Amino acid sequence: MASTQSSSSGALPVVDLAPFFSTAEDAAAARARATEAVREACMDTGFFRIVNHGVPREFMARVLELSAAYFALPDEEKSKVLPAEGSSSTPLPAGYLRPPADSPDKNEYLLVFNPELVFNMYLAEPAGFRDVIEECYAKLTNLGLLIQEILNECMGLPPGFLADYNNDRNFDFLSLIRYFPATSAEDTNGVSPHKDNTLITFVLQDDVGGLEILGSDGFVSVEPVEGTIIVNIGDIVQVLSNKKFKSPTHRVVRKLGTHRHSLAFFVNLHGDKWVEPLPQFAANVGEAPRYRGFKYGDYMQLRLTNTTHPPSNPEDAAGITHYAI
Ligand SMILES: O=C(O)CCC(=O)C(=O)O
Ligand SMILES: [Fe+2]
Repeated sequence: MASTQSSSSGALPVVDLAPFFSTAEDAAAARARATEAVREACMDTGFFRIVNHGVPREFMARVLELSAAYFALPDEEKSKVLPAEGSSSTPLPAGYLRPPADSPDKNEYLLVFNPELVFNMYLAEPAGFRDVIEECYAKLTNLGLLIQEILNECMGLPPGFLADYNNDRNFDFLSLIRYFPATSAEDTNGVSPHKDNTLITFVLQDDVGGLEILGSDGFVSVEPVEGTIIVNIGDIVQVLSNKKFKSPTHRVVRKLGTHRHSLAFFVNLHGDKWVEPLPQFAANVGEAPRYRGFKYGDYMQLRLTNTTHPPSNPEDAAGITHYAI
C-alpha cells in the first residue's frame, strides 16, 4: 500500500495563461513556454496550478462564499433538491447528495450540469446562487476548451484533434463540495485516494487545505493559493497518451474543527465515445498499447459502483487499471 504520510511541501508547477489572452508580439513565445510547462507537468505528476486564467479572483471567492452559505442551510432544506431516481439524461443525477452512510467519504455535494442543456436543481437560497454558479459553469467550460487546446499541442496531435473528438458538452459537470470537520486524528478521510475518470479536472478551494497528491514518497498536500485554479488531467488523457501523461492519484484529508469547501469541474467525453491509446503514442512509435479500448460511458458506470457500493477495502475500488493490458 502507498504510504499515507503527508508533507506540506507541495509546490505545484505554476502555468501563466496570460499569453493565451494576449495579442502582443512576444505572446507566441510565451505561449510555447507555457505549453511546454504543461507538457512537463502532465508527464511528471499530472497536476499543475494556473494563474491569469481569466476567472477573476473576486468571482472565485464569491462562488466559494455562496457555496458555504448553501451548505450551511438546514439538512431538510438541502434535501429538497435530492435528485429524482432515474430522471436524468446526464451520467449522474443533478442535485444534492451525500455519500451513503457506510462510505468512507465524509462530505456532501451539489452536482450541476450544463445549464444550457439540463434543468438543474436549485433552492431559492442563498440569493444569487443560481446565476453565479451558472456563470461559473460557463467560465470553466471555456477554460476547459483552452486547456484542451494546450493539451492537444503538448500531445503533438493534429490541430483541433481533441476539440473534434470531445465535441459534446453533455457529460461535463460541476460539483460543489463541503467536507465535514474531522472528529479525531483517525477520522480524517474526505475523499478516498482515486484518479479522476475525466479528460481535465479543475479544483477551486477555500483556505482550509486538505487536497493531497500521491508522489513517489507518499501524499503531498496542495496548499491553497487564493485566485489560482488547480488542474489535473484524468484517466482519458492517460489512456489516449498510452500512459505518457499521468492521471494522478489524489485524496482529500479533512481538518479538525473546520469544514472545507471546494469546487471541482470535470471536463468529460460524451458517454458514447470510444477511448483507446492514440496511434501517435502506440503503433506509430512502435509501442504496444497499454490499455484495451472501451466506451467512455461504460467506464463511468464502472466508476459509479464505487459510490453506490463502496468496496470494504478502498484499494479494491474500480479504476482505469480495469482496462490495462
Ligand atoms: O475537493 C477537492 O479538492 C477534490 C475533490 C476530488 O478529488 C474529486 O471530487 O474528484
Ligand atoms: Fe478527484
